[in-house]
Amino acid sequence: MATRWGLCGAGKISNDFSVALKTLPPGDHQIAVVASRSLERAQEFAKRHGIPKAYGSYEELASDPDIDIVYVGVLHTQHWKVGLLFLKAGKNVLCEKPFAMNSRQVQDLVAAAKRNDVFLMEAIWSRCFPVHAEVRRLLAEEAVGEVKLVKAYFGSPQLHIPRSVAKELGGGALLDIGVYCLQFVLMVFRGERPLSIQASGVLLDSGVDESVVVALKFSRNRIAFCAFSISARLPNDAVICGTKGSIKVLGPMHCPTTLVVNDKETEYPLPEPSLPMNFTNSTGLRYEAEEVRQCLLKGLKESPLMPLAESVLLTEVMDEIRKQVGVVFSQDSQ
Ligand SMILES: NC(=O)C1=CN([C@@H]2O[C@H](COP(=O)(O)OP(=O)(O)OC[C@H]3O[C@@H](n4cnc5c(N)ncnc54)[C@H](OP(=O)(O)O)[C@@H]3O)[C@@H](O)[C@H]2O)C=CC1
Ligand SMILES: O=C1OC[C@@H](O)[C@@H](O)[C@@H]1O
Repeated sequence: MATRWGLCGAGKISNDFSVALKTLPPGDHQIAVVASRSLERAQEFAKRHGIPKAYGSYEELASDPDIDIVYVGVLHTQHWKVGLLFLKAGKNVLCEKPFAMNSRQVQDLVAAAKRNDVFLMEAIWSRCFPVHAEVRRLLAEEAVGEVKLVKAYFGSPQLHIPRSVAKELGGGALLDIGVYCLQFVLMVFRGERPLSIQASGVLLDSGVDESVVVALKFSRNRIAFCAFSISARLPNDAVICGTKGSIKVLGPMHCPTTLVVNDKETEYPLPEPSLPMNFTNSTGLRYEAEEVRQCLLKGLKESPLMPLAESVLLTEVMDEIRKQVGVVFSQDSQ
């Protein structure tokens, strides 16, 4: 029986998610419906992607009894509101990153999922990639000795994109792309809360972060360094440095296809898309979709690859970074 998806939002990432699902067996995944604030946009999206149903409201999607899970592909600023709508309606939810605007909103989502006994996952798609699975395997067997330092960079010039620079649209480097660097560090250090966080950043006139650097300390003298920017182009790679060698995830580290272990390079190619896509390596969204399917088939309420407790920690780390660099959203006082 195929997992039946409902898409919330008919925008860019929903397009890519739909195309990525077409690279999976149709007997495993079907997109049953797309919902948009605009019925016309939903209908155009449905026609383009061969989706049988289109709704002009999220509420109709929340009431649809024939879907197994909702994919939330709207702006960060909407994740909390629409996430609660679907969770309270008893729907399983895969919500795009960042989960929400701050840790209080994330905790509300997690509480609603538990209260309604439904599956919830933050769509940190990176963790479902074969490269990240191999990194976790190598770390488990201490392939590079004791890990002492982790570095993760992500620079993506996107000052031309409204949602990247406007505070009311949840703009800034941290929530959009810094989240990938920080999740990687937490993955390497197995979800351990950092002992200290030191951040420094520069802000746009809109009050959101343009570029940020962060140093994090962990137990046993382990440290991590992250740099992310929505103006500068960075190598976008991540390096794990141990006492016996190194593991390098080549850029784009958030959707990687190349891993270098002690100078030995291995490729993990992605399938080609059947329609144009908006973002890099987006057919890799298939991996998180399959992870969700497997979780649902097992009756799990969260994914072991991105546990809800780790999504809360990730957002708490981002809250602290925002506090240090001086970015405040309206959602922080609601
Ligand atoms: N995993 C990944 O690789 C990626 C993840 N993302 C994440 O996906 C989310 C959406 O990003 P993206 O697809 O680029 O965004 P879009 O600009 O394409 O907008 C997505 C949807 O959000 C809703 N929306 C857009 N603008 C507004 C607004 N001003 N007020 C209210 N709703 C609005 C619309 O939904 P509707 O159709 O209902 O009107 C729109 O279709 C973000 O949270 C981003 O972090 C984005 C890119 C890549
Ligand atoms: O998650 C994402 O991938 C990298 C960038 O395109 C960013 O804007 C997007 O949200």
